[in-house]
Formats: sequence, structure tokens, C-alpha cells
Amino acid sequence: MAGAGKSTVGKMLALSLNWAFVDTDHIIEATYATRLQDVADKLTKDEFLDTEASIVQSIFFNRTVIATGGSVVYREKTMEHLAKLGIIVYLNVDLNLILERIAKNPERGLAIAPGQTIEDLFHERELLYKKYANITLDAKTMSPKECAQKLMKMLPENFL
Ligand SMILES: Nc1ncnc2c1ncn2[C@@H]1O[C@H](COP(=O)(O)OP(=O)(O)O)[C@@H](O)[C@H]1O
Ligand SMILES: O=C(O)C1=C[C@@H](OP(=O)(O)O)[C@@H](O)[C@H](O)C1
Ligand SMILES: [Mg+2]
Repeated sequence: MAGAGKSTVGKMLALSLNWAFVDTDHIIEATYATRLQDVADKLTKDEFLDTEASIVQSIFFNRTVIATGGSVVYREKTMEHLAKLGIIVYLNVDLNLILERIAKNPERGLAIAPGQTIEDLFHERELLYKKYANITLDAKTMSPKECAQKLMKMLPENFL
């Protein structure tokens, strides 16, 4: 979910693993040579989801922690692609904390349909995040560093 900490924790996890780190929001910005928000503003929700999906599906990196946007989960093919690349981590953070973090940064983009609330979005996505996750980390009470440390322990031994 947006605000769960994917970009922050992902970067720290990559450092711990000594792996590369890629944020797919940055790849979208690099591709379109503009801010993510400018890309999103010109598109409907579905068009944004398709754009994100096609960019994520063009990634074939190994030994890389990939932080996606929270909206990636709507496209089954894209999630299957990510599943082939490696382990999918779900950072589970409760709704109140998500609302707090989003409120702190209202400029933050969100693929949300007209009339939909963040609560609706959270509940709709929660099921999808659980469906695709190989590892679920209850991240609510942990700092980003603690999340990364815990994930290091949760990764399968034969994975590294
Ligand atoms: N575990 C955490 N504890 C406290 N603050 C966090 C934690 N993870 C992320 N944050 C903060 O929450 C905000 C959203 O984090 P971000 O990594 O951008 O989330 P995402 O990429 O999932 O949208 C940032 O301001 C970040 O510093
Ligand atoms: O969850 C979402 O709808 C989105 C989350 C954003 O990324 P983060 O999850 O990193 O905030 C970004 O991809 C886009 O604005 C849509
Ligand atoms: Mg992010």
C-alpha cells in the first residue's frame, strides 16, 4: 500500500544484502522524463495502472530489491512476472498509520478512482497483497531499519 514503507525499507534491505535497489516509480519518471505525478495527471486510473504494469514487466533484474508502487497489485500478469523474478514481500501496516503517512504528504500519488476513499482502496488491495505475498511483514511497530533486519531473517536460507 502507498505509505507502507516499500521505498524506504527496500533501500535499506538492498544495502544489507549488498544488492542493487530499484524503485519502479523512478523508472516511470525516467521513461517519461517528468515527475510521476505529471505522468499520472495525464492518465485515467486504468491507463496509469497499464503504464506501471508495462514498465514493471520490462524489468528482468536479478540480485535487486525492487520497490514498486502500491498499485502494481491490480495487474495479475505483472504480479506473476514479479513472482518469477523473486520473493514478493508485503509490508503490512494498518489503515490508521497509512492514513497518517498519506496525510503528511498529500502530494503523494495514489491510483484511486473518483469517489473512492483511501479506506476503500486499502480494503480492496489488502486481499490482493495477501494473495501474492511470499512473505508478510507486520511492519507497523518497527523502524525501517528493523523492518530490513527482520526481512533478512525471513528470507529463505537458500535464497541468498
Ligand atoms: N517503518 C517505518 N517507520 C516509520 N516511518 C516510516 C517507516 N517506513 C516508511 N516510513 C515513512 O513513511 C513515509 C512513506 O514511506 P515510503 O517508503 O515512501 O512508502 P511507500 O514507498 O510504500 O509508499 C515516508 O515518509 C517514510 O519515511
Ligand atoms: O498506491 C498507489 O496507488 C500508488 C503508489 C505510488 O507509489 P508508492 O506505493 O511507493 O507510494 C505511485 O506508484 C503511484 O502514485 C500510485
Ligand atoms: Mg514508494
